[in-house]
Amino acid sequence: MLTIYSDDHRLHHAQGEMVGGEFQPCFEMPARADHVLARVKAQQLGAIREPEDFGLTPIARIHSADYLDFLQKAWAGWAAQGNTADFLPGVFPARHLRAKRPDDLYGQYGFHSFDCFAPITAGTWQAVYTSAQVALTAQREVAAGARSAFALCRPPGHHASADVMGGYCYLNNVAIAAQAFLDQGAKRVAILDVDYHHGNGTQSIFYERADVFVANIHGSPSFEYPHFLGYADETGAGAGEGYNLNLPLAAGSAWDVWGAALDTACKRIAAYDADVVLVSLGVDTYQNDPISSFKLDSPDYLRMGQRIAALGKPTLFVMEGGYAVAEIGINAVNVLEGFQGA
Ligand SMILES: NCCCCCC(=O)NO
Ligand SMILES: [Zn+2]
Repeated sequence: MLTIYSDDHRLHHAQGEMVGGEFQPCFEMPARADHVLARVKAQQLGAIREPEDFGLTPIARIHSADYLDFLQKAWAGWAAQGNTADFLPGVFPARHLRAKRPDDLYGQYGFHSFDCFAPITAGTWQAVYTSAQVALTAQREVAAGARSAFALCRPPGHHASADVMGGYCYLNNVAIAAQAFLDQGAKRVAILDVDYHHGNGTQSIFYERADVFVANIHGSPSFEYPHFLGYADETGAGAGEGYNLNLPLAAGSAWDVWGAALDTACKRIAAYDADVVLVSLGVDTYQNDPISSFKLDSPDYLRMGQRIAALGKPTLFVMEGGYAVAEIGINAVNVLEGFQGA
C-alpha cells in the first residue's frame, strides 16, 4: 500500500492546550506522525511518496472563501499586532448571540471556531495546506486504480466543517478527498469514521447530500467530545436523509461492542454500493489512549482492516486522531496490514 507523507506537518506544533485547567503540552504533536511513518517503514507496507500540489481549488470545493482567507492571513495579522505566542480564540457565536462575521481578526477567529483546540502558529497554514495535498495525492492513486492508499495526514481534519475549525482540525482532509473523487466522476462515496471522536465536521459537510454516505462509530456526545453532534437520530436532512449513520457507544466499549458497530456500519455501506470507501483512520479508540475511553487492543486493528477489506471497494485511508504515541504506529498500520492481507 502506498503512503503519502510530508515533513511539512512539523511546521505545526502549538505551545500547549488547556488540560485539567492547566496549560499542558499538546496531545496532537509531531511525534505522532513520526511514529506512524516509522512503523510504515518497519513493516515495509509499501512505497512512501511526497504529495503533489493541487492548489487551493480542490480545498475550496469544501471550505468557504472567508474561512480560507482567514486561515491564510491569521498568523500574519496576529504577529503584526506584536504577538509571538500561539493565536487562540476565546469568544464564539454561541446560542443567543448573532453569528455575524466580525471585521476584526479575533472576532473572526471565534466566528470560524467551535472550541479552543485549533491553535494557529506561524507554520499552521502551510502544515494544514500540505496535509490536504497529502490526502489529494493519495486520492489520485486510488482514483487511478490502486486498491488502496494511505494519506498520512497531520494535522487531522474530521472536526473541521466548511467554515469552522476545532479539535486539532482546520481543513477536512477526508472531505476534500471525497469531493475530489466525485469531481473526477465517482457517483457515490462512503466515508467510514473510526476515530474515537465523532467527525462532526465531516457529518455537517455532507449532511444534506445523498452522494456521500457518512458513518461514524464514536464515544457518545452525551459524555464525550465534541459534545454537541453525533447522536443516533442524526440521519441526514433533505436529499441527504438516510445517508448519515451515527453509532454512538458507551465509555469503556471494547471490541465486542465496537466490532459489532463496525459490522453494522459496513452493512449499511455495502447496501449504499459506493464506488469508493474513505476511512477516517483515528486510532484513539486504543485502550491506553490518554484522552479517550474505549478499550480496543492492538490486534483489534488487524480485525478492523480485515472487515473494511471485506467491503471489496477501493479504499483511501486518511489519518485522523490517536494520542498513545508509542503505539499509534502499531495500531494505525495494523489496520492497513489487516486490510492488505485480507
Ligand atoms: N480536548 C479536545 C479533544 C479534541 C479531540 C481531538 C480528536 O482526536 N478528534 O478525533
Ligand atoms: Zn479523535
